[in-house]
Amino acid sequence: MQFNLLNTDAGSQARAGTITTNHGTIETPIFMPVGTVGTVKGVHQRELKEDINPDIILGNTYHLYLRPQIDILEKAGGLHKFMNWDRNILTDSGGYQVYSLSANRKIKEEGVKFKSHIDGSVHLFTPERVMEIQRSIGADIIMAFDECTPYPCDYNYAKRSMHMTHRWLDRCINHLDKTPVKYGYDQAFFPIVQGSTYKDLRQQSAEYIANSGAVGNAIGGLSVGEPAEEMYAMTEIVTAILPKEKPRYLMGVGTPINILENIALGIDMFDCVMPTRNGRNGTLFTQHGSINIKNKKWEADFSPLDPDGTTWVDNAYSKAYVRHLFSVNEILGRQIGTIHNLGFYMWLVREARKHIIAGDFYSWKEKMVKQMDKRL
Ligand SMILES: Nc1cc(N)c2c(=O)[nH][nH]c(=O)c2c1
Repeated sequence: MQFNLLNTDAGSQARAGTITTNHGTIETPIFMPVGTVGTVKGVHQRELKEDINPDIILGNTYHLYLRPQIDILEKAGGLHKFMNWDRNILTDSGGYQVYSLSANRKIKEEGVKFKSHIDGSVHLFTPERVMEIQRSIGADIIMAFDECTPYPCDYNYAKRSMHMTHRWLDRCINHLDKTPVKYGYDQAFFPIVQGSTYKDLRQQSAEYIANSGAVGNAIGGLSVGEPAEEMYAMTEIVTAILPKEKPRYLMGVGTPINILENIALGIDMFDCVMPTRNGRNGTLFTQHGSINIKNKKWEADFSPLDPDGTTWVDNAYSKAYVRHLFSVNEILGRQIGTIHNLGFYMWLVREARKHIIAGDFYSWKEKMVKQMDKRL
């Protein structure tokens, strides 16, 4: 994996760059649509490419491990072939889903024992096992096995959790060295900064991660219920320490405003279920604020869904028609909402990139944050 920074002027935390892997080039800042179990829910790969055109999508190791299971993915030749996606894929390490989905999980030094949320079967994720699983999935960028420290938590829990994540990171690195790639192309490995919302722990974790010498670095343990100002404060602490010449991935973030504020703090990569999940429930994001398309006010509004939108659906369908689809619970409504929201998120990060390169990102960001912070 190769990362090249385009703008390097000392005065700007915001960065524009390119990441190159065997599955193509990723222009940063980038938003990664979440493709949970090998699909961006409700969107064909053709629409994904033609309408939304992401350089990279995300897959969840926890979900893919449970279904379709690793032996199927190996027989298919990896997730790219299985889902017919020839661009980049990033997989998270499963730690987050075990924390957020599995009711019965036991976190020990060895790893995390959990019950499948599907059939209650018992499984054990260790750093070593998760590296093997991600090798079999075959994503271009894979993540360390960590504990996403719950929020809120007391200082001592956050400290113990952070140190365990660091010990697990060392085990991941040692095991990766002994576990060759399975499909003939390189897989970049990113460690994950933890430390909850404690400044000194975030500094310690950022130093530890920075010293691991990985090709890229991630920031975890945020977007877990903390106030936005806390998220921004922790991001600022960590980006001041992480190496500038390597991409920074802020996991699970966020709203359109969160994304612009964190780009301003030096983040290059984002993922979040917000555009897809909200697209399926009728909350649509636009440059001028968010729309609850299920609201009766749109019942006879025959204007385009989003005249400023960049996807086919934005000017192909009216607000009234899309509201109708949601009111009769038609699948097409959820598909349109998903395509629209993902198209908006991609537009937002691409516009940010243009303004970073043009040198006027901060003034543009301030205008957009005010403009988007409305309910239409
Ligand atoms: N908000 C978050 C979303 C995520 N997918 C993750 C993760 O996968 N690992 N670790 C994390 O801390 C984390 C935080």
